[in-house]
Amino acid sequence: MEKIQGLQVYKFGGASVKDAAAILNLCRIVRDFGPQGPLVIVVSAMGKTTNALEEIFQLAYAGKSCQSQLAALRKYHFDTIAGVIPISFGSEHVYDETEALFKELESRLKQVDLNGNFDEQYDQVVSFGELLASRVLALLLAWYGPVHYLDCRPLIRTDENWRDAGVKWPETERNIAETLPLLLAKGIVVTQGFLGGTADGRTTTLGREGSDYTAAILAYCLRAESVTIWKDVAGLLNADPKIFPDTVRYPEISYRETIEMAYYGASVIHPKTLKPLADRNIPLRVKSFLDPAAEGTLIHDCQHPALAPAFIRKTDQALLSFASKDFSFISEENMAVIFGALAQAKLKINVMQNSAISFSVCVDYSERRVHQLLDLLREQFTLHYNTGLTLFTIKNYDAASIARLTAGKRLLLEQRTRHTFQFVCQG
Ligand SMILES: Nc1ncnc2c1ncn2[C@@H]1O[C@H](COP(=O)(O)OP(=O)(O)O)[C@@H](O)[C@H]1O
Ligand SMILES: N[C@@H](CC(=O)OP(=O)(O)O)C(=O)O
Repeated sequence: MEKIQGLQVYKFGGASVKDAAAILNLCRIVRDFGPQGPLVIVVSAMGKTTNALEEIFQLAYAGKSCQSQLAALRKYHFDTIAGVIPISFGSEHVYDETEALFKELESRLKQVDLNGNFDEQYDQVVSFGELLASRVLALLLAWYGPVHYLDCRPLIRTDENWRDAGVKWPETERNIAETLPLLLAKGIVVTQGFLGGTADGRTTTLGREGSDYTAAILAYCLRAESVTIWKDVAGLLNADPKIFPDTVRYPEISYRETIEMAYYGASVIHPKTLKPLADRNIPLRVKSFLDPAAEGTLIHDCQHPALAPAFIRKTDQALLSFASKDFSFISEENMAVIFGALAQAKLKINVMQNSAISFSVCVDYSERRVHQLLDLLREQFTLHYNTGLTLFTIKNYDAASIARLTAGKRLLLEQRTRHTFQFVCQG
């Protein structure tokens, strides 16, 4: 498709729409700091709505009542809207459309089939967070100028890998090229992050915190000039400031460094976000919605001097150790079986290590998935596992940073490459 001159993509996550003040601040950013030219806005669910919807869905799937949790979520949305725009002549439609979405959500929950596919039904329910936020934001932003609400699900075509859907790029690119330029010619386009759709119209989700990825998908397909993700931090820092007290901001950083940080668990950017942008050389800005005039971080194709060591923490890890039952060595054939089972149970390896007769992997813990894995491998292997662990990664480490982070911890697994030091420990 032909490049749309000056097109920018903004992504606002849950924190930027968590309450009325945050939404008003978002509107101010778009009005006062937004581009003069075409703009696509991708928005996530409000605050912690996705967590709330996960809980609601789990209750429904267990055949339990979720009425009180649903009522709380409904109240949270209506209270937030009322904080932005009290119900009055001219604003009823915001309330009516929110009500209609909650009715739809209720009817979805009634259809939950306890014997049906958990992951597929999860997507049909949990997606309502983004549907609600995007609808509300499009209606509120329309007070400032022309806005088009876009349901991205028919455009972002995915496979049926529920909860972690894979994008079908050629179809997606074609759909977006056919639809977006016409809408953008008329005003700002507001759409949902995190969501996609199958060829037969069922909703998929792209993986938790996947709205950043949506911004990258749209930017890639539209050959956008840049993407800005608006966060509650000053930019990409060398550690999560909620965990580490003395962080530094990277003013400029390469795609390669950032993709590695995201992969190891720096949750400020979804790991899938970087590749589409790097493929088309689209710069990514991380900016603070609390200080929109500040510089933030520019992520692009660049060379830079050595960076300050980056510290990344991933909690809720499990360390699984497999040993062959007959004391035979862990061979390539054994590993193929183990990898196959891990893939089938959808357990992603964060670190692995092998010795003569055992093989260990560190994965994000999911009780359901670990039990599925045990069932698959029980006959061939003895499997031990520890849960409640933490995986720490130091990128661009030095002796001082290792000493600082490992002090007082009992390390269960440790691994070092030229630039990266990782260890798993208790707690
Ligand atoms: N290296 C890092 N730099 C900046 N923030 C980080 C980093 N690692 C983790 N974070 C966390 O990411 C948060 C912002 O991302 P996220 O919570 O996904 O925002 P949103 O949901 O609003 O998009 C920050 O509040 C911070 O706690
Ligand atoms: N709402 C989804 C998708 C997302 O990306 O959210 P956020 O941008 O707030 O991290 C989630 O919480 O997983």
